[in-house]
Amino acid sequence: MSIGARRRQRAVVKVGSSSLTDGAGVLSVAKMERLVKQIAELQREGCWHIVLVSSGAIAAGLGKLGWQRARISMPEKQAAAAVGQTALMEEYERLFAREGLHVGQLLLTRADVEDRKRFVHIRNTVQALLRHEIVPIINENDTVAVEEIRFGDNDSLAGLAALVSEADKLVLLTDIDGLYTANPRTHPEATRIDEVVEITDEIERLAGGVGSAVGTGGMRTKMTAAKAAVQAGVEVVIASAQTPDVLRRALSGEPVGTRFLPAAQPVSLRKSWLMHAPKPEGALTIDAGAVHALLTGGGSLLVPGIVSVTGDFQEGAVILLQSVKGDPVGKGITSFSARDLDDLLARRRSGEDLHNVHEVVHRNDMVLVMEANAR
Ligand SMILES: Nc1ncnc2c1ncn2[C@@H]1O[C@H](COP(=O)(O)OP(=O)(O)O)[C@@H](O)[C@H]1O
Ligand SMILES: N[C@@H](CCC(=O)OP(=O)(O)O)C(=O)O
Repeated sequence: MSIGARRRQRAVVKVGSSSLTDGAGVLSVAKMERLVKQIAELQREGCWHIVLVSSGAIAAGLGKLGWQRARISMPEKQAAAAVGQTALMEEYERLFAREGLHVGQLLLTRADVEDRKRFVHIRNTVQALLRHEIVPIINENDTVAVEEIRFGDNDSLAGLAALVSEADKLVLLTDIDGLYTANPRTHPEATRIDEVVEITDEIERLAGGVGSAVGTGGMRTKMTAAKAAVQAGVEVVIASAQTPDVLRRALSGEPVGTRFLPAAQPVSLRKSWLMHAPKPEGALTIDAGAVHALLTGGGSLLVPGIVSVTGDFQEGAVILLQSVKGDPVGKGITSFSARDLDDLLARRRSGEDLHNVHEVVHRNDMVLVMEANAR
């Protein structure tokens, strides 16, 4: 993503629990220190600003309290995160201070990123932190994130953090040096894929689940993150946190892991947000003529193209656009509530000409599946 000559390049670096803990699942200060030194060095050299997405709160809490992950409930995990997050940040603060850098903590839930206003506020805060050479450290706000609003894994959060931060690159550091043809833990013959030009269904099928007791999501959630980022024009690298000088090498294009090329025709930040952040509050089923007009004509969605309305949403809500067969066509922000749309559809059925009614979803407030997949 480039906005003229506005700034230093920006990278979001995500480090997973598996890369911050030792064999017993306890927070490893030595691993944190290695990461902090790399970030500080890059930041000092003046080419990169780094936004860190760090897991590790639950692991740190479990270690401190002597609790075992397998034996505790979700509220206890959240309690462990409450204890561990302060320990994690205290350690980061100490390590970055030694490098002469301040850190700032952002604890986010899915709901924060789904809400357009909050998304913009978070973006402004990240920009202000970076302007002042402060390293933003993002984690999920585990203590308030109940299942419905949970990311759960930090990969999906990192994908959205790349959008929030207007990043040029996203580096996902984990306990393995990239995406393999199968999970090497169960398929030792698997080989690493060095470059992915397009995240096809076939590529997604290669990605399996977690590799350790502390990780969440495995490669699958890394694919979700990578998809959101590359569509917005952000290059993604999956690499091992153990590889020496991994950050510099990943950012300078060395083959240290799997590189996912950014889309040649990226969608705008706003459209990427629309595609990946908010869950739709309802759906509009649109007829074949409207599908064709949206896909080929680049127009807005008008009342005559709507067949039916699903859900109870307000004006300004994010809704799914689907064909009569139920295939997703795109997502958009509606100018009418579900109730108003039902009224309009009733008026149309009674023969009223509604071609002059305001667009239901304006072209600028819409992202089509086809657009998001374009290379
Ligand atoms: N196709 C694959 N290629 C590489 N690793 C895979 C693949 N499928 C599943 N994995 C697993 O994903 C794990 C990394 O994800 P995860 O355990 O969630 O770590 P993190 O805490 O860093 O997010 C690896 O240890 C590996 O076992
Ligand atoms: N927010 C959680 C991270 C969840 C998690 O395990 O994510 P990850 O290690 O990236 O698979 C924590 O700080 O413990």
